[in-house]
Amino acid sequence: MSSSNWVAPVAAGPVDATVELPGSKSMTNRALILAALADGPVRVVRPLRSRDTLLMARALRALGVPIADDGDDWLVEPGGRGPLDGPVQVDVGLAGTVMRFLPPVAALADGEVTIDGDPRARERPMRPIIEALRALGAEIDDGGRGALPFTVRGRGGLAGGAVTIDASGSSQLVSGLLLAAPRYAKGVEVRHEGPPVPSAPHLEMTVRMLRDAGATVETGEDVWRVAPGALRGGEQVIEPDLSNAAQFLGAALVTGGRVTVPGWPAETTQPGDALRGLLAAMGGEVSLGPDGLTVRGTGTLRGLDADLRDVGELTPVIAALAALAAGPSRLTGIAHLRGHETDRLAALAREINALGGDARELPDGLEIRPRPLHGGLWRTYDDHRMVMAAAVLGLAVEGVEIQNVGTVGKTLPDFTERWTRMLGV
Ligand SMILES: O=C(O)C1=C[C@@H](OP(=O)(O)O)[C@@H](O)[C@H](O)C1
Ligand SMILES: C=C(OP(=O)(O)O)C(=O)O
Repeated sequence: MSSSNWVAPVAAGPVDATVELPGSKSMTNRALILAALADGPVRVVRPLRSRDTLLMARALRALGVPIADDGDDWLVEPGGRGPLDGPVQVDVGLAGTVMRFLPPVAALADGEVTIDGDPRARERPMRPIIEALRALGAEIDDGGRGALPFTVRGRGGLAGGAVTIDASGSSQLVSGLLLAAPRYAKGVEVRHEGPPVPSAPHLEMTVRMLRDAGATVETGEDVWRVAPGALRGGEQVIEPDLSNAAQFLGAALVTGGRVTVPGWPAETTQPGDALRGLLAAMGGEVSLGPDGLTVRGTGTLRGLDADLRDVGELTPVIAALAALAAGPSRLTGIAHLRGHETDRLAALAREINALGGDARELPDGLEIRPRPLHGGLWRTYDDHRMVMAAAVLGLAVEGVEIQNVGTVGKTLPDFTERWTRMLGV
């Protein structure tokens, strides 16, 4: 996909489509970490191949973990190897999952691992995980910045133990420590202290995938314990990315049409599953059956008053729907979105308003009142979900020109093709 601008197509009528989605970014990058630390080979079934997951695969390969393509799958064969290799340079791009999940693994390498990413990656919250790793026995040279870039001086293993962190900036700070912990001599106990940790389903995903790989994990209120022990090889089946279903299902609401996403799991830890309730609250008819999840627009698109703390990554598309709704919306609990790919609260308010909308930043969210919108340039700030939000607006508003549409490749490289196919254009 090019890095040029793209005018989002207006829907000619109600959409009527079945949209297959590639694998979950969050599950793919967890599966890769767990596979890299496992005792035996792992087949990652139908992983996502996008910028974020290819960066993770490249980083692990640099550390000496063989990851081979096998049809749609990845075969990871770390089985029985010694410590991971250093020295290496790792590029995390703008991937939160790579910048938070990789350093705890780097501490297990035999040699230096220097980690850096895109300019914006240097601004995303990292201090709590740097300090936690130090408390667990790692040596990290970050020049006192508490941010990328930094070097982890791996010594082939880590003591581990108990640590307290403030993970209110990102759940990934906890997930990263837990995922590598079975390989630490004492495992870890991570305790959170501070304002609430966001993205609870993603923490559940971490715990579930660790347990499925054979780890012993105990959880309590704001405390997680992972015992030291082996991670087993086997199969990691990746579910479709339900967060990336948001814009497609949202199109059913905007156009009064029907969209089905096949392969929707009956039970999942993915936060995208919350779309069922959120889109129903906004006026959609939602049904989960053997064909997948189907959303039908009813001609009514209602505003939404919701706390999105647990499902923050759904915000950009929900905000776009809110800008097209019949009544006002209030989205709260999402102050941590200021530390995402861009400050999403500022970016969404600015860009919705640039199209004639009425969006206002709250300390922890957004207030959006519907107003007639007009076309214009929509800036994306290297944020894949800003592309997806703009495409939703473009269904109903002529001339929404999405800047640098290729940035959507962070999680959905063929987004524009899927979008135009859905629309039949
Ligand atoms: O662990 C994960 O896979 C993720 C956790 C969440 O991060 P935050 O808790 O930083 O919002 C989410 O927004 C991100 O897209 C993926
Ligand atoms: C916040 C997101 O990504 P990351 O994994 O980079 O934090 C996201 O995908 O919405």
